Amino acid sequence: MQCNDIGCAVTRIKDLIRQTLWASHAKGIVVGVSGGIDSAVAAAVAVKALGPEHVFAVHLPSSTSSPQDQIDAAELCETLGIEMIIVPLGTVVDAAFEHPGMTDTPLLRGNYTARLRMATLYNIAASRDSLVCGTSNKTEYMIGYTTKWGDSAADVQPLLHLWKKDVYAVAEELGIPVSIIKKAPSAGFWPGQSDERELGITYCELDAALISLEAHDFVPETPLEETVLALVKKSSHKRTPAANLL
Ligand SMILES: Nc1ncnc2c1ncn2[C@@H]1O[C@H](COP(=O)(O)OP(=O)(O)OC[C@H]2O[C@@H]([n+]3cccc(C(=O)O)c3)[C@H](O)[C@@H]2O)[C@@H](O)[C@H]1O
Ligand SMILES: Nc1ncnc2c1ncn2[C@@H]1O[C@H](COP(=O)(O)OP(=O)(O)OP(=O)(O)O)[C@@H](O)[C@H]1O
Ligand SMILES: [Mg+2]
Repeated sequence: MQCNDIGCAVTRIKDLIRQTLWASHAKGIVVGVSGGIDSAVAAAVAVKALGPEHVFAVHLPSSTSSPQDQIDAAELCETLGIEMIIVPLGTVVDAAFEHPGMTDTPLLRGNYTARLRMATLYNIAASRDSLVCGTSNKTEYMIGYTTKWGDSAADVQPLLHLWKKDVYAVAEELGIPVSIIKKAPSAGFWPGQSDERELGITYCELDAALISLEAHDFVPETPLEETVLALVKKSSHKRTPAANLL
């Protein structure tokens, strides 16, 4: 964060959201609310910036989603005073993967679902003259722990400059329900999936390694930093436009 305190960080984010909406003449913002911490904080800062009537939440469960996530998403939206609709994607995803041309693994199905969520949010946002709010943080962005053109795609990215630990700090500041703060981060690609288990590194370790790498011109000083640097390099295509001759 480039602010010394959380209040200043929230003010900068509110300004970004307001300016983006003002410049685009959009009426509001649409957020995919999963029941996890990143989307909870994105929705909460959007409410701070625009007021609840300009923030619309969409919960998009698939067949691998946890029912608790839907309960938590609904509780969050009630607390924030924003409308939430539920668009179930399980049937559409299951039908697509019945085709012999599709390869079905938990990862490929998860990435497909993430891109379908993005397509669904863009449909809803367009019909409401609204923008799609991204929820990515700097930690997952730097290591490419997102689905390319899926959850990574949005019109405004209010949390992209925040390390995961800063997302938690903003969550505490904004009174996000404890059930969401305490929940293990997960993409929900398969039952019981956990980001930290899949990566084999905790967010605390990732934040520390990335902060140290940034401070030392991306020259690794520990074996963990070498591992994290490899993730940063391997995912650079997710942070740049598609290869082109323009
Ligand atoms: N060098 C390169 N230059 C240009 N393009 C390149 C490329 N290497 C791969 N690609 C393209 O990228 C594709 C692979 O990227 P992608 O489809 O994203 O797939 P991939 O990176 O393999 O998987 C996404 C990862 O993000 C995690 N994730 C996703 C969504 C949400 C969350 C969460 O935390 O909630 C986590 C998920 O668990 C998984 O570990 C390839 O199929 C190819 O099309
Ligand atoms: N079931 C879902 N309904 C609506 N949106 C979803 C759903 N699953 C994922 N998304 C969208 O994809 C984004 C990326 O998922 P990710 O798991 O990284 O974030 P999160 O669930 O908000 O936080 P975390 O899992 O780290 O606690 C979410 O923030 C949300 O915008
Ligand atoms: Mg999640």
